[in-house]
Amino acid sequence: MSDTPKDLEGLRQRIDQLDSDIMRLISERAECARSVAETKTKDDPQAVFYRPEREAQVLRRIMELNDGPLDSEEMARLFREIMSACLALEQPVKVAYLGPEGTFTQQAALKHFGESAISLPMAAIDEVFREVEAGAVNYGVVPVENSTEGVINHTLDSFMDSSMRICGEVVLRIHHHLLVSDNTRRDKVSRIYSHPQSFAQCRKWLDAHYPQAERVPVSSNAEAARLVKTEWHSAAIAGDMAAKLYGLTRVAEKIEDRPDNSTRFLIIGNQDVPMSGDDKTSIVVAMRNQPGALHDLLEPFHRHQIDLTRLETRPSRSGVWNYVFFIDFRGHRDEPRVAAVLEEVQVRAAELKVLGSFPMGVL
Ligand SMILES: C=C(O[C@@H]1C=C(C(=O)O)C=C[C@H]1O)C(=O)O
Repeated sequence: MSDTPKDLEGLRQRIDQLDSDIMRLISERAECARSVAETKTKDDPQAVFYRPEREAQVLRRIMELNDGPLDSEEMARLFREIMSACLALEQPVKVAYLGPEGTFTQQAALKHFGESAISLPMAAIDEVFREVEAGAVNYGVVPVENSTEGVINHTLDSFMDSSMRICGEVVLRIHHHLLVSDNTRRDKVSRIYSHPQSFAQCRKWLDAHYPQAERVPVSSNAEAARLVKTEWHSAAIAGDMAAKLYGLTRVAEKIEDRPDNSTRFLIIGNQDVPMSGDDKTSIVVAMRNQPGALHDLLEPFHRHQIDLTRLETRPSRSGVWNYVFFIDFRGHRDEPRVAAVLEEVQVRAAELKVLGSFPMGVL
């Protein structure tokens, strides 16, 4: 038998030894990060400790180096937490997110900054913008698009009135569950609470399984979960964080219509992020209302072979039937090729605002 207690004991001793080694190395790493912070403050008392481009490079390198048995994403998640803890030793990052507590946006914030970040819930997207603008927090996290339901207009519109820049992005797989409380009569569910986006993402499943139940839209999934606690005939559609926060049970898991259902979130701040080696740029452009305007706008991207990743149109705030275009493309504004395109677009556009160049989401 290979699993004799003696073998087991040997293995456990080996694990204890390895844990001591890992701990010593993590402490050494933390000391190093602390020295980096000291060096930064020496040069500039206002220095920002958190460096999105450096963190992206650290995580990408770990994923490249890793050859199992843990998969690379899992390994990167562990390093995400190590970095988060190292940074918190000097100054924990303060992050405002679209709340309340338990929303997918909070999950996205923690995925991006790690569990040592201080995350503060805000009641609305523009409040997240205002909080960052006022300097009350270092960064904000807001949803921008969902793979099933499309763009979150409120976020795009907030950029029109704000000087905030995009410092990063994070993509989260969104799994919805049908949740009930201990008091719920599961066979008598006549009302389901959720956020309109979540209803839309689970429409077919609901039509098939709860065609008669009243669907009541509320301001967030977490709010839906909270309401269920007090009603015996109600259920909620929400994610794991909300379920855990309110102690609800999953009656049906992963009920989203599309298995690849994901949401992209933006990290907003007031920092220009240097190149990380794999970056994206977001701009917003107003064109004069004339024939061929969109073609004129896109032509330089095509000529310089720049890969567009997204194009959204929103009504402009000035004048009826005027539009602005939100464009995302691969590359950083400091790359000569990208700088050349931006210069050309500037000439052709009535208005151009670069919302930011930032590292492609790693995790
Ligand atoms: C240590 C640094 O500062 C912070 C901590 C990092 C880390 O722990 O690896 C990485 C980037 C910064 O957010 C640095 O700039 O290298």
